[in-house]
Amino acid sequence: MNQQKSIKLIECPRDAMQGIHHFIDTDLKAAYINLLLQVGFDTIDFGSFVSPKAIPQLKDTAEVLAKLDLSTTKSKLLAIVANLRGVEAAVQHPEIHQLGFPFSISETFQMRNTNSTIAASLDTVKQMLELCNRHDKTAVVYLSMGFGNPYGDLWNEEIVLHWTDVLAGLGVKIISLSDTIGVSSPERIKAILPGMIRNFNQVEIGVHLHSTADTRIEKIEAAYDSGCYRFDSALKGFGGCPMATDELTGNLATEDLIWFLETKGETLGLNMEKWKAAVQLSPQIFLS
Ligand SMILES: CC(C)(COP(=O)([O-])OP(=O)([O-])OC[C@H]1O[C@@H](n2cnc3c(N)ncnc32)[C@H](O)[C@@H]1OP(=O)([O-])[O-])[C@@H](O)C(=O)NCCC(=O)NCCSC(=O)C[C@@](C)(O)CC(=O)[O-]
Repeated sequence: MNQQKSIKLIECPRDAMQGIHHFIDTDLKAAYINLLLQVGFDTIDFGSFVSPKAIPQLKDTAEVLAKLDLSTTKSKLLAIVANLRGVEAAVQHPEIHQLGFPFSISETFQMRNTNSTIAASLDTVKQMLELCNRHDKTAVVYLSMGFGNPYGDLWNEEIVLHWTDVLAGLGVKIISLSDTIGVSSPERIKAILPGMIRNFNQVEIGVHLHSTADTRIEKIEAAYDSGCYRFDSALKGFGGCPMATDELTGNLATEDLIWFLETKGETLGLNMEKWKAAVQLSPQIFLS
């Protein structure tokens, strides 16, 4: 165990489900998330308030929310938003603790994902921060395409640090460095993350890594060794962003993360019976 702070696991059924073509029944979504809420994750990234034309799968996020049993969970709820309208919708729900905004450092991806420029998105982040403050919510900003992009937009470490600095300056308290399409490597993670964590110690810096299965563990290890304690993942590594490329690259698999962190002596305090129940239910959602 080498972390000074306790590990935060963010389970992402939203990311896992958003690219699935067949519509998952609202009750089934809620049943799955209700099991995840009993496992003991720090946060459940459960849905999004975005255009149903862009992400049809999650058009029922408000209905799913109404079916969640929050009476005994210790997990916080996080919802993704991509424009001011989404922010205004999400802040109306007292059950939601955190709003997450995908802020891409690739201009092309920001346009594809949110139909707005990086400059306009920065204004949205400012408005989100204001509304979050007013409604007692926390804003999470994802640095999407944080390890490079497939469109030929300029990427380098200075760009990552520049935007981290800008967002920290605005008062963003949680930034998740995101590998939207799985182009990071342990070397690149180790080159960027320690400096970010060291230089922005007033910000909680997490990772939201997409990856093929063969390189997940080495990326988890690189992030952990860099001092990261906030990890996004999804059961069995399901998921990916359909706005980025035609082919989805899955999330880090939560079971890999649990295995790795336990070998490092981290105490996760998870209810593995509830986790197994979620694993058992998952084929009905992801494989039917
Ligand atoms: C942002 C927009 C809406 C802009 O899209 P736009 O086309 O500019 O929006 P618009 O204002 O012109 O509206 C278009 C239509 O969407 C509706 N609309 C508009 N806004 C909303 C809203 N909030 N809620 C519900 N409906 C909405 C609006 O009513 C209209 O419907 P119509 O009149 O044509 O029937 C669009 O681009 C969008 O929804 N994008 C989806 C973004 C998204 O969810 N991406 C996936 C999640 S982010 C992610 O996966 C990355 C992450 C977080 O995991 C980290 C990483 O890996 O990088």
